[in-house]
Amino acid sequence: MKVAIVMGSDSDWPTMKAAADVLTEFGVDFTAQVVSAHRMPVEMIEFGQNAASEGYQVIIAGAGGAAHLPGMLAAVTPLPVIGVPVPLKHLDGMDSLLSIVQMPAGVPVATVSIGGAKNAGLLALQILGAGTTEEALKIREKMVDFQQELKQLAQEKGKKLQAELGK
Ligand SMILES: Nc1c(C(=O)O)ncn1[C@@H]1O[C@H](COP(=O)(O)O)[C@@H](O)[C@H]1O
Repeated sequence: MKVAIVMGSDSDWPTMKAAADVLTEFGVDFTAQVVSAHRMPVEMIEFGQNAASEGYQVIIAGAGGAAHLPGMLAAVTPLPVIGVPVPLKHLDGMDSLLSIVQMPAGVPVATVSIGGAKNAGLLALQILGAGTTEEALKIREKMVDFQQELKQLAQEKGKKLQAELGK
């Protein structure tokens, strides 16, 4: 099982790293590379067209500003594409969010929040975990553990607040 993490520039990596981290935590194989629709369009199309036969199952694509990368990849691959709007200095990532989320019917991109690369990684894991293979089952079990830990963290936060309030 393999996830492709692609981004328009290496300057996106500090944001995109959170997707890589959660995939590592779950023990899922991934590659991370720069693929730009604007700056290397031919190579980008090639990457998208070959992704499935290369053995990838999900693509996570992050880009900032006029973020065409996720949508253009979705146009040339049958794989699910998860888009991550990367915030830049101007416009706070709203530009990127709107570029990625407003896809025409027929070409879906599963868009996460601005800078939401961790959720992109988790969504990729949930897609992989929805299968019926042993590998998928393992991911699903780990996801259940992850969600259990999340619940405990939320409960601790509640207790902390009550303690602060003296209740
Ligand atoms: N949005 C895109 C695309 C694309 O969509 O193809 N290629 C690069 N970029 C974005 O340009 C921003 C600035 O890039 P530089 O830091 O290299 O100047 C990055 O956030 C990148 O994702």
